[in-house]
Formats: sequence, C-alpha cells, structure tokens
Amino acid sequence: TGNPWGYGKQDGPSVWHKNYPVAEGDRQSPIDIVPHQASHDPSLGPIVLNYDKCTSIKIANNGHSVVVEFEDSDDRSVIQGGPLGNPYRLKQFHFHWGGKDCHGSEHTVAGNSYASELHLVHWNAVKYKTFEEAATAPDGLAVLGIFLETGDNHRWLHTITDVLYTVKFKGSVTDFKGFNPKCLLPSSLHYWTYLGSLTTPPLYESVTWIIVKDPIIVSEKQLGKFRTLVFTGEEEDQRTRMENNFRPPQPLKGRKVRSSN
Ligand SMILES: Clc1ccc(Cc2nnn[n-]2)cc1
Ligand SMILES: [Zn+2]
Repeated sequence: TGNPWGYGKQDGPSVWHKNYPVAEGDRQSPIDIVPHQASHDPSLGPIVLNYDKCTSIKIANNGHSVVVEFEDSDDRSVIQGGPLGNPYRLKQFHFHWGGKDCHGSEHTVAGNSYASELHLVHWNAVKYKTFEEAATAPDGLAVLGIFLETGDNHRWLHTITDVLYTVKFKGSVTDFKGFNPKCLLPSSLHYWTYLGSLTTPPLYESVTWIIVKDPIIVSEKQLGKFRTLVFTGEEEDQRTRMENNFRPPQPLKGRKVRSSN
C-alpha cells in the first residue's frame, strides 16, 4: 500500500511524469502569473458565489492535504459568472502550504510565492453526470484559488485550525457541518483566469482556474497548525510532517492569462 505519488524527493513533482505523462502537457498548473502580461478582458464579468445553502459534511486528511467535503447532489452551492459558461457545483476545498512562510502557494505572482493557497474545487454538473466524469473533461472543473499571507489572526480560520488535531493522520475523517467557506474570501474578488489542470496526479487538464488577486491574512500561529498534520497514517512508524505540499509553476506553453478589472 505504498504511496503512488507524494511531495518527497523520490515521489515528488519532478518524477510525477513517469506515471502521469500528462505532467508534461500543454495546459498544466500551477503557473507563474505575470500581472502586466495578463490581458484585461472587459467582457469578463464578476465571479458570483451562491454558497448560502452550502452543506459541509466532513473534514479529512487524504495524505496530501486537509480537505473539507460538501454535499454536491444538487445545485445548493455553486460558482458562476466570470469565465464560466454555466454554474459549477462546490465539491470540496483544501489547502497547499510550505514549511516556512516564504513559500507554500502553488501559483506565484511575478515570481513571488505566498505562504499558502486555498483551492475551492467545483464541477460542471450541467454537462456531466458525476465529478469523476467532469474531472476528465476540458471544461469539467473550476477551481477558485485564494492566496494566504501571514499577518494578523484570521477571525474565521480558527473554525478549521481548531479541529486539525482530529485529522492529524492520513485517512482520518471528522464530521464538519455548518461551515460556509465564504468567510475565507477577501473582500474584493478581482481575479486572473486561465485554462489549466489539477495540480496533483492525475493532473487532468480539466480546470478553468480563477485566481483571486487579493490574499487573505492569517496568523503564523494559525498557519503553523496546518504543519502539525502528517502525510503518514497512524499505523505507520514514520511521522512525516505535512508541509510543502505544493507543485511548482509549470510552463505557460503559449496560454493567455486574462484579468478581470
Ligand atoms: Cl478532487 C481533487 C483532485 C486533485 C486536487 C489537487 C488540486 N488540483 N488543483 N488544485 N489542487 C484537488 C481535488
Ligand atoms: Zn489544490
């Protein structure tokens, strides 16, 4: 029951292409976003989040990140507008972070990393019957990316960091109801958007990326709690701290990044 992939020397991003050749594809993520090279597109409307009826179910450690899963059997929580042709259903959110605050995000901005990056994963339930089917389609997924920067305490992130001790080990799951991720968004939803992929294996090229320009601010203490998680299972003798679970930027290969206003 070895790990098919991870973030270490032997199983990390530099060797993923061996088992997942699409790693060297033409629309891989993340990328370095160069703001002045992004083309401002006035036809890009605002991002609209209808999360008021969202239903979080559980929080889990999947051996790669900490994930909050949502009820996605109907259109109770969707993202729409912006570059999206129809509403996409919220399925889960998770984070990527570093061992130190100077790195940890997946996307970078003019070569600069943030301490962490929150990903809200949505799928196109208008065109596809299941998440799994959507995940393999070029217009199947929409991921909203939010940067995290260290500074003052975030007034709502404690709702997540206070329960992280219950999902320390790979495979642990805890009930996590009543959480609305809208509380984790910055006030302005100005964004960059481009066509890319999942940033972990299977690296499917099915993601319309929507990266919010403004970071949210969280405290070093709050971020430190993510680093108390481990990649390994409780039964394993190895305790490997969960940190640096990010893929570095990938070649743009001629893609255009568009900017909302
Ligand atoms: Cl369902 C799923 C699969 C892969 C990832 C990893 C990822 N891809 N893009 N951002 N994170 C997240 C959710
Ligand atoms: Zn992610």
